[in-house]
Amino acid sequence: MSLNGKVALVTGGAQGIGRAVVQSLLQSSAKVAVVDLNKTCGEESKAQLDAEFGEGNCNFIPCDVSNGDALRDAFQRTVEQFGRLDIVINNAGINNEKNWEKTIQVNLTSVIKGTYLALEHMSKEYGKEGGTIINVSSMAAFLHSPHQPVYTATKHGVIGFTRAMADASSQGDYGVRINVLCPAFVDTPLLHSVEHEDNMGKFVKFKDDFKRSMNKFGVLQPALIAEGMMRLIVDSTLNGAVMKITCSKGIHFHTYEPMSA
Ligand SMILES: NC(=O)C1=CN([C@@H]2O[C@H](COP(=O)(O)OP(=O)(O)OC[C@H]3O[C@@H](n4cnc5c(N)ncnc54)[C@H](O)[C@@H]3O)[C@@H](O)[C@H]2O)C=CC1
Ligand SMILES: CC/C=C\C[C@H](O)[C@H](O)/C=C/C=C/C=C\C=C\C(=O)C/C=C\CCC(=O)O
Repeated sequence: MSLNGKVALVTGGAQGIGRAVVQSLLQSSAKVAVVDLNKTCGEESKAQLDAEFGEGNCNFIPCDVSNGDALRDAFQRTVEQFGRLDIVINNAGINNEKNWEKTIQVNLTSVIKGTYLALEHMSKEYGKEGGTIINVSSMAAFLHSPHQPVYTATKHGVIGFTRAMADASSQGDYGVRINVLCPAFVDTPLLHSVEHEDNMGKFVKFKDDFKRSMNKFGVLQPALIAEGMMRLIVDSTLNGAVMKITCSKGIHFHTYEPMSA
């Protein structure tokens, strides 16, 4: 699939799932802005991607997505450098039950802000050409664990927000498709925070419950999540879709019961 001429912005793109998605976007000839808090990892990653895909295709923008002004600047810098914006992946996320207010800021508030900023740059409402937004949730929104209550709440929130915004986009003729992706366990640095009291606080004592679940359901590789992401990016029929990726069923979609009186 070619995304030649398209420009993407990926939050949390310096490592893990975001890094795999950035790689797939560059393989498809898109230009990519990597927006991430981690300067060391972001700069290392950009150097490797420049070596693989050539300079000028990828930009690293250091930014804490929970800082609204910094996030706005990151969008502005992307458009200034690459001339347009077509694809936004709100992927940055943390797992911190100790500092749970921060978890809400990064995992939910910043996804909402990232979606609104994306619309300012892509929606027909703002005189732009349209585009696509993907918000990253988790299978934790479908199968919760006592180990991460606030993380789970944020991931429920991302699904509800995304589905409502997808309806707003189709009814308001924004020309922007908005979808949500829910991976099960993925082999990234985030997954290793399960053991850390610094992250999990008092809920760390439930880590065996979480690990049992991981052993039961298996652990995915980031490349498969990037494959699902690319499907959401290119399939022009999808809006308000909730994509799940699990070891047992691979890439598939959640279906909702129709409302009955
Ligand atoms: N790894 C897993 O098992 C799963 C992860 N997810 C979700 O996928 C997304 C990506 O997670 P992973 O790649 O696993 O995590 P990761 O920890 O490997 O990578 C996350 C990236 O986001 C960046 N980041 C964190 N806070 C930030 C902030 N405030 N501003 C800017 N960048 C920030 C980090 O520096 C890092 O580069 C998250 O939303 C996570 O909740 C969903 C389901 C499963
Ligand atoms: C400390 C842990 C840190 C990070 C991991 C994240 O919390 C991650 O977001 C959590 C993922 C939780 C996944 C939970 C369930 C996985 C379930 C399955 O794989 C399969 C279950 C059902 C498949 C059928 C269906 O699709 O409905």
